Amino acid sequence: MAAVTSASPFARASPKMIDAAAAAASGRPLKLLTLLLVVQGDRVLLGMKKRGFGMGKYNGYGGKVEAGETVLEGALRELHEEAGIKATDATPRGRMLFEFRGEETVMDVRVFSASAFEGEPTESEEMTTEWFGVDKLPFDRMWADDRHWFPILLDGGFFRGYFEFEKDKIVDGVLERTADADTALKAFGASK
Ligand SMILES: Nc1[nH]c(=O)nc2c1ncn2[C@H]1C[C@H](O)[C@@H](COP(=O)(O)OP(=O)(O)OP(=O)(O)O)O1
Repeated sequence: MAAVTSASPFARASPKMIDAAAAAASGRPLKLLTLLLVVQGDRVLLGMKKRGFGMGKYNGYGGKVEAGETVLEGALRELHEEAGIKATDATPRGRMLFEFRGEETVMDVRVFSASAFEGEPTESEEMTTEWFGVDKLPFDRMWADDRHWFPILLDGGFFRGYFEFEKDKIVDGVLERTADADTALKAFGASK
C-alpha cells in the first residue's frame, strides 16, 4: 500500500511542507466545498460534470456548503441533489486546498467517502452517474490531483494536500497521508 502512495511525486511532503503551503494561502479567502466519493466494493460512482466549474470532468459529488448546515450535511445534500441518492455511512477522509493562479480565492475541499446509500443513482442536470471499477478509473478525464490521492482513499486512508493549478494543470503540490481524519482536517486550521 505504501508503494502506491509513494508513486506520487507529491507524496514526499513532510508536515512542514504542508504547513508552509497552507501558510501561503492563509489570509486569503477560502471557499468551503465538499466532495463525496461513493466506493462500493471494487467500484466507484463518478459523475461527469455537465455544467459550471470542472465541466467535462469526472468527479465525485459535491459543492458549496450553505449557511446553516454542517460540512457533512452539505456533502450529503449535494450527493442527493446531483446523484439522487442518500449516503448512510459518509465519513470524512481528507482535506485538499486548491489554488488557481490568478485567483484570490483558495478552494478548501473536504473529502468524504461512503459505501452505503438509499435510492438509485440517477443522472441530474449537473452530473451523470456512472460506476467505474477501481482499476479502471478515468484519471485522464478527472482533475489532475485525483490520481495522487485516490490510492490513499481506496486504501482506507486519510490525507491532506495542497495543489496549485494553472488552468487545469498542476504546477506545484504537496500531499500527505495522515493517521486519521482529524489530523487531515486540522492541518490548515479548519474552523468547521
Ligand atoms: N482539483 C480538484 N479535484 C477534485 O477532485 N475535485 C475538485 C477540484 N477542485 C474542485 N473540486 C470539486 C469540489 C466540488 O465538489 C466541485 C466544485 O463545486 P461546484 O460544482 O458546486 O462548483 P460550481 O461553481 O459549479 O457551483 P454551483 O454553481 O453552485 O453548481 O468540484
